[in-house]
Amino acid sequence: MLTVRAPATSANLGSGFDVFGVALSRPADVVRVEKADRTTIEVTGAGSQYIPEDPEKNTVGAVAEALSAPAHIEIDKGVRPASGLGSSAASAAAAAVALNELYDRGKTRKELVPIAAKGEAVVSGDAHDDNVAPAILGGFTIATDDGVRTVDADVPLVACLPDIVVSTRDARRVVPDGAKVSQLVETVGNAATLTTGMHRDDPDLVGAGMYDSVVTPARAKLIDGYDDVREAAFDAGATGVTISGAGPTVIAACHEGDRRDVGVAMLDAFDAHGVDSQVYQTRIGEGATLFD
Ligand SMILES: Nc1ncnc2c1ncn2[C@@H]1O[C@H](COP(=O)(O)OP(=O)(O)OP(=O)(O)O)[C@@H](O)[C@H]1O
Ligand SMILES: N[C@@H](CCO)C(=O)O
Repeated sequence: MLTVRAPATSANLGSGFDVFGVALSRPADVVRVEKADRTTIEVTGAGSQYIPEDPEKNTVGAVAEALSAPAHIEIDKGVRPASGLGSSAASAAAAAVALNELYDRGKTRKELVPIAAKGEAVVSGDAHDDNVAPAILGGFTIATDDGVRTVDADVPLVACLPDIVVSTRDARRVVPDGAKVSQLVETVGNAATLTTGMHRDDPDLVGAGMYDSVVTPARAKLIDGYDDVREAAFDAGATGVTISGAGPTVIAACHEGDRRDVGVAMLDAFDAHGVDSQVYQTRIGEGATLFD
């Protein structure tokens, strides 16, 4: 039996809608695989009661199919589904790395990205790379139609997951059809600032580049208390705050010494809206890790 740990991920980071992603040092899914005649799936852990074990409906089933690698797959969920923390992608990424090894398919990590993305298509209708790329490769990733570029960045982050469910499918329905040229100019500037910050491990530049006026405001309406949580995080020292993935997690960049205060401020602000939440004091981390 082979075991792979794949991390939670945060896509978009505000200005990089459907392009930017980061691997988080925590939380993570753990996937174990064993050769079998047909694929069977067993799910335990965070939110497992909401995750189908039918291979046609679980992201790992699509990955096993794409690699022609039938297996018994055990998924221990550390990343709650519909969180905005790349829950479905963590399982798909772990399965891709594990099954590639189990069946000796010889694919490189980069070649496994579009294979894991087939799992994402099962749940959201589209094969996005922006969560599976960092889940497999680690660091900060830029996923475009031309492929994936990676930056081995290290920036402290705080992710606050409220007890609200927002599915990616629903959050994509509220994305505006278009944007003004002035918003395009602003977004290019912010995305460039953020990318420079990643190269320099600079939380101030990363935070400044996280602002987005196109997709984030539309999605914020789906997250009770978002505006207050954002403001509270800034007051506590965050350098940038935005929605993680499709939400409802709110993610903040900050300096190392401010992580605790930022986390507490976000928890309290959700609490003031009657919403329970949990905080991960995390940072940009590694991609999927294989254990024997
Ligand atoms: N292995 C899996 N792990 C988690 N969710 C899964 C898995 N397989 C299928 N699903 C389904 O995928 C949906 C959750 O995926 P969704 O993309 O909405 O959330 P997410 O992965 O946490 O968010 P995001 O992509 O915004 O970061 C749920 O309906 C869940 O049942
Ligand atoms: N880029 C995707 C991430 C969620 O899979 C979105 O924001 O809809």
